[in-house]
Amino acid sequence: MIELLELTKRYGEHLAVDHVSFTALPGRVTGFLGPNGAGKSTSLRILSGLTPATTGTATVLGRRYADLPDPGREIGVLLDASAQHAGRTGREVLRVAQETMGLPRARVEEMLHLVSLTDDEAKRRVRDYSLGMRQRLGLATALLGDPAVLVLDEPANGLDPAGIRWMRDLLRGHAERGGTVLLSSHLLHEIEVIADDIVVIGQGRVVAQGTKEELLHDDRTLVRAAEVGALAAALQQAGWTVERVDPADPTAGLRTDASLAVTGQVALEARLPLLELRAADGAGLEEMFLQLTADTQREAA
Ligand SMILES: Nc1ncnc2c1ncn2[C@@H]1O[C@H](COP(=O)(O)OP(=O)(O)OP(=O)(O)O)[C@@H](O)[C@H]1O
Repeated sequence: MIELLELTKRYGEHLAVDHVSFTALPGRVTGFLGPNGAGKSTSLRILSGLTPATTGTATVLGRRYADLPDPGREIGVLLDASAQHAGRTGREVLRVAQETMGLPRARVEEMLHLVSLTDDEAKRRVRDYSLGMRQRLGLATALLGDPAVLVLDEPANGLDPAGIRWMRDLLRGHAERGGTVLLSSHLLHEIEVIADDIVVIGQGRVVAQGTKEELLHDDRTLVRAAEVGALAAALQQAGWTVERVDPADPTAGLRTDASLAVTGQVALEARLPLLELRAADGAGLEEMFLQLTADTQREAA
């Protein structure tokens, strides 16, 4: 289990992490979602003992990282895949970690096999690795001590689609065996497909958290039609609220509080053919996330 309690990090005047509290539970994948600069990496760095918190606490299995008796066997961390020793071969990187942790040598080959780094690749120096290969090696290092808790910062970075699927399956398997997985991403879709629980952070603050079902649930209906203006007018005339999914893009359709059946009926009566009709699940989270991203971009500008 991972617990962040009122975690705060200040860099000079800038509050990078602002009273962040959440729990990542065993048996579940927790997605830590936020736009660039939201404070994800800083929180994970504090959790992994790399940066001190200004106030608040971050604990793994009830202890701060520095107080864990055998951190390598309790928590596997992959924060920056490019931070590995560039002059060593992949196998050497794992050997050094294996010896430091007092693990059997065979574990190195097991991990190379698990992350699908071939013998030829394992002999190459890390400086000659692609980003995807570095991610695989970083994950092998994180898993070496068979820790119950995994903390990964943007693990899908640099992986091809097959690699992303593989990573997803691996993390899901870890959680299904009772492990705790916390991973960050600035991509909503990535988190949506893998996480059981989601924590959304923006400008250092938690803005939403809950199970995926809770956060994605939306009672509204999403409808697309070629004549979107006419459909909006028909729905409004029938007394329903209507809003454009994207005011700049008429093909994105409408969201309405009318049910699926009622929306279909209104369209039929107005003789308007539909292109799509479905529950608006996920729309609320997407809107919130786009808003957060827009706020961040405005600030940067
Ligand atoms: N060492 C530092 N000194 C000063 N400011 C920092 C430092 N590290 C991070 N920050 C600032 O803290 C904020 C949060 O950064 P952080 O790297 O945690 O964001 P993030 O959510 O991981 O973003 P990304 O998705 O881009 O990786 C940013 O405004 C960043 O500039």
